[in-house]
Amino acid sequence: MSIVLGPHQYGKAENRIVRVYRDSPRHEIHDVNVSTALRGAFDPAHLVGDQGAVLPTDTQKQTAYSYAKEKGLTSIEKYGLELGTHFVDDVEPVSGARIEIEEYAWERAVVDGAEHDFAFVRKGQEVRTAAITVEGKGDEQKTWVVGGLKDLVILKTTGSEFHGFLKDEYTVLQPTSDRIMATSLVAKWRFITPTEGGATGAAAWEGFDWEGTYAGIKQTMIEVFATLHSLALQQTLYEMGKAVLERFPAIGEVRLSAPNKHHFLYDLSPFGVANDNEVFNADDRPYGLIQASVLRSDAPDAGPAWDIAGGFA
Ligand SMILES: O=c1[nH]c(=O)c2[nH]c(=O)[nH]c2[nH]1
Repeated sequence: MSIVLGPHQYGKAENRIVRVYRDSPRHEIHDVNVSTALRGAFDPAHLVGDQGAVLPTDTQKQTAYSYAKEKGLTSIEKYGLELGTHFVDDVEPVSGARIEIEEYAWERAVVDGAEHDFAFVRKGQEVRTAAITVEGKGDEQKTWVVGGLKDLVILKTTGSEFHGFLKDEYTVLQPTSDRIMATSLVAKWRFITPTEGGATGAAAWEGFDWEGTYAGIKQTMIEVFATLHSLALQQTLYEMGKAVLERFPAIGEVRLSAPNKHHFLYDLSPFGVANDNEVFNADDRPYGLIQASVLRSDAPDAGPAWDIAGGFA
């Protein structure tokens, strides 16, 4: 038996970068949280404390901020591709990079009925996410892009049933043909990396409509949630993922994670008051947790696309 160093990576986590575009009086803002992780020939740093190959995490931070100006920071997927490919292409000991990004949306303040040029209100809605993985240099380079969102809280007051389930001696749940369905959705979608033209890295995605795709996928999932008469949250998730794949050829797989935010009918009978699906107790825990992946049968191999933070906590 001997003790060996296993997989390792290092980087600067949670760089809070706010990029303001002020080229016109109507400013734009992008508010992000960027984590970098580099993989490569860093064994000596761990084994003997030799930093010769180690690009400091501080340098990674400086690069992340500088790229917000040099390359621009509009679509987080594009920015992540540029940052990730830079580390792998331009820093000799780096053979792979993982860039994880969250974006917090702001909307314009409304003053006298008009959108303000430079005052914003933080949107209480979902957080947009991206995870970019880069492996290998030059012609051998491969990139994987996962877009997504989290904390999208959605609820419908009817159009949801749950019955016909398996029962055993511990089953007390009553079937229902009309219930509230609510969740705080986490969705991630894996893009199919374009291969035409032989371009690799960020160049392979040149001109891709990241913004339109994000808005379209979010809208598609909301529409399915609203319009599908649901027999279970499992069915709703599958149909959401299926609709995204049908409408967006650039997506190969969708992964959905949905806490079932239970709304229990409150018992008003002690007061002699009927409760016809009008008063509920919004329970916060425990919650059912329904998770599903929906993919094209011919989707390219996922490689390390889903390996959030390389499997480290
Ligand atoms: O949509 C649901 N799926 C379940 O698997 C489940 N289990 C449960 O108790 N309630 C629900 N609802």
